[in-house]
Amino acid sequence: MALVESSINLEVGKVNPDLQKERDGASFNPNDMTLVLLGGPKRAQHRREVVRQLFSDPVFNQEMRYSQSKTERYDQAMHQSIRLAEYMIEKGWTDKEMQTAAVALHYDLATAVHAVMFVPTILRLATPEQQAEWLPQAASFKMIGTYAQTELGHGTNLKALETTATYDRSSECFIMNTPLPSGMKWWPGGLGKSTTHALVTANLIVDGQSHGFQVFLVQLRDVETFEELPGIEVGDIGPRISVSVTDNGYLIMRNVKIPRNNMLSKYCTVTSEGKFLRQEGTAKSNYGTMMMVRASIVDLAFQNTSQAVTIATRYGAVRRQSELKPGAKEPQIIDFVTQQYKLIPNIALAYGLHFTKEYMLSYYHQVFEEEIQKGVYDSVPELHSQSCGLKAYCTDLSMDTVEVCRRSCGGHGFMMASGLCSLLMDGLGSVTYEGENTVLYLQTARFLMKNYAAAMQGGRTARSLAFLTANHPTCELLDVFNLPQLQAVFDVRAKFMLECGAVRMSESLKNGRQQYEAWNENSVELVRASKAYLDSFTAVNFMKRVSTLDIKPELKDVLMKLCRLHALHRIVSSAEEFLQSMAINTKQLEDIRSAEIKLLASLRPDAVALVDSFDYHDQTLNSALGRYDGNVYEKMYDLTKRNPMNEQSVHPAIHKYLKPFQAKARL
Ligand SMILES: CCCCCCCCCCCCCCCC(=O)SCCNC(=O)CCNC(=O)[C@H](O)C(C)(C)COP(=O)(O)OP(=O)(O)OC[C@H]1O[C@@H](n2cnc3c(N)ncnc32)[C@H](O)[C@@H]1OP(=O)(O)O
Ligand SMILES: Cc1cc2nc3c(=O)[nH]c(=O)nc-3n(C[C@H](O)[C@H](O)[C@H](O)COP(=O)(O)OP(=O)(O)OC[C@H]3O[C@@H](n4cnc5c(N)ncnc54)[C@H](O)[C@@H]3O)c2cc1C
Repeated sequence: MALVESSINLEVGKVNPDLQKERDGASFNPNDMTLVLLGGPKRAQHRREVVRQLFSDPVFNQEMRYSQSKTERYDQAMHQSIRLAEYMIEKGWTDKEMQTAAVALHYDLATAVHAVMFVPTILRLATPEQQAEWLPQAASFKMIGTYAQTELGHGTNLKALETTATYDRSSECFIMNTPLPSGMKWWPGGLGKSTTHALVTANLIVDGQSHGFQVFLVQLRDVETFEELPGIEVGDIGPRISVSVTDNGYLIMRNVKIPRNNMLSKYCTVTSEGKFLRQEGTAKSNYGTMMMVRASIVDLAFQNTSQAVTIATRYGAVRRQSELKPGAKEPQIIDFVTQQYKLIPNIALAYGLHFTKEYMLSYYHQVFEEEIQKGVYDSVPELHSQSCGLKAYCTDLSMDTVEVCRRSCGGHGFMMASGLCSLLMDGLGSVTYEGENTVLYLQTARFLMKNYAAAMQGGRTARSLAFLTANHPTCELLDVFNLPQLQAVFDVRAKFMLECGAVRMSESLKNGRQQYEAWNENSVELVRASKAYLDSFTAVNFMKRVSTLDIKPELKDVLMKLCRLHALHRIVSSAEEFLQSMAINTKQLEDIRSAEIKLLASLRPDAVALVDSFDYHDQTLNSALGRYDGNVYEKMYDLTKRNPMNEQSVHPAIHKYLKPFQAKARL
């Protein structure tokens, strides 16, 4: 087997000496760490080859992205989608390569929702016959689809969706209708301009009786001309916070007839006589796609976080500013401890999110690919609770991190060329789409409260909630670096927060409140309980995963430091809850704060190597500040020279407005 190269970035010229010094001084080889993160040399090499092939093609060149208008961006996003489809034919790329490419391109493709929702929903909710008919068309882009669930009036409350699919026995068709204005579909990615079809969620009505929301395949546009079909109205919903999330659209259907076979029928079907049948699964089987995408968004949160810390840490090593030692040369800004405090706990978080997404994706696969295939649905409630909670928790933390990193770059962090602004603006969608985060924390809380009640009655709890019945003595944190003791501290605080939520709920109920009133009254506390549980789950998962890794000692050593720092930093971030729960006392909090600062100093020499280990291609980062070679100022000047605003030495607006005014003013 060919030796694995040490970095994804091959064509590196002269490296900035400060960055080189950082690399030379690291305690471990970043390539070794990359192999741990990516699951071994074979996978690392494969990813590198795919990403390099991608960026050697000018179609995928990202350099002028920040100067593009919305229309130009869309043009490139469509071009990229089609080029990837060509790669499937020309280079034999499979879903695996496509997934790697999509991540490297930040999913900035006109057909992103086709890949991440349309096709997976068909795979999960369609019968084998429907799949055989539709998937080949989807693979060849004869059918380009989106997932049209959210309406102008409702996104969260799926029971209130207004679109109807009424079964017409005489024609054996469903008649699709949009009650206006609030029932129009609003937001689906790609719906605006790129798609020929949509998977539309609608209330199924048979003989005047509603059977709840079902999913229907609806053709929107003529596949040859791309013109709207009769009864269909579609368009782009208008400017949004980010230009990169492509053509989100709206859809109105007026008496659109679709064949009976177009209802996705793995779990539910309507016979030709108009009888509604539930085949298998749970009442929430149609919600399966949401669980899958939420699990994948945990991965997206890791990508955003690790890219942000890569950019800000490299820049922190290259940038020299101010005075540290009186009279000495300006220091690298990463030598300021306050700067380290912005960066290093977030590097630790990025590693923590890596292990969280590994857990989430593997648990999702275990439940969907193994248990459900055997007709076992027992884990679905826990998977739903965790995919909701971790999606919310990880995207929230990830967005906080991106903003901290952006600010840590001073003025240059405000430039698109930093790469951090687009990470922030594109990433912001992730706290809303696929379930608004507060709503998702409350779904987790619902599950936690049920389990808490079961635990109190001596019943069984879900496997991730074993701490509810564990007996942790309080104030046992004798050594702030001891992982089992830290784990106990997290568990005690999480259990306490769940208890607070449960006690408040039961007090409200005792005071005569209805269940729904008690829930609303205590929902702030319930969200806190969810966050405490998720904090605990991710920190403990990080500690457990690192402790069991069989890797080189120098890698293990640095990962142990990271998971300790992560735990300590999370405690400091929610100190009042840890104190209130008596998981720690004030003296221990003091010790934790000091230990945190000690760990910063100990991890400082490895900061650059730790972010190099994420192995991002320069074009993925697309950042003048976070370049692998560290030649920041040269790149900023180069980009500025090519900035469209500098194409003409005198802008026409000067001649159009200023000169006529000056001429008049002279009179
Ligand atoms: C591949 C790589 C991708 C990477 C990433 C790339 C990104 C780059 C591209 C950008 C792509 C953007 C793509 C965005 C695409 C959209 O945003 S699509 C639209 C997504 N929409 C949503 O998420 C809507 C949010 N709302 C909901 O999910 C539901 O309404 C809620 C909030 C869960 C509540 O539902 P409900 O039916 O009112 O349920 P509720 O009465 O609260 O609960 C009923 C029971 O069902 C259970 N339940 C609810 N939901 C579920 C479920 N899903 N499963 C199982 N059980 C459930 C509850 O736990 C509860 O159980 P019990 O406690 O009774 O036992
Ligand atoms: C970039 C982007 C891409 C998207 N892509 C798609 C797509 O491809 N397909 C698609 O179908 N949809 C898509 N969506 C829509 C998205 O799924 C919804 O916007 C999302 O589910 C939130 O629903 P909402 O907009 O109705 O928010 P709302 O529910 O109106 O939220 C507004 C506020 O009300 C609060 N709230 C609502 N209900 C509750 C409750 N029960 N308890 C407490 N607080 C509550 C929320 O916390 C929030 O603060 C996309 C959205 C974005 C931003």
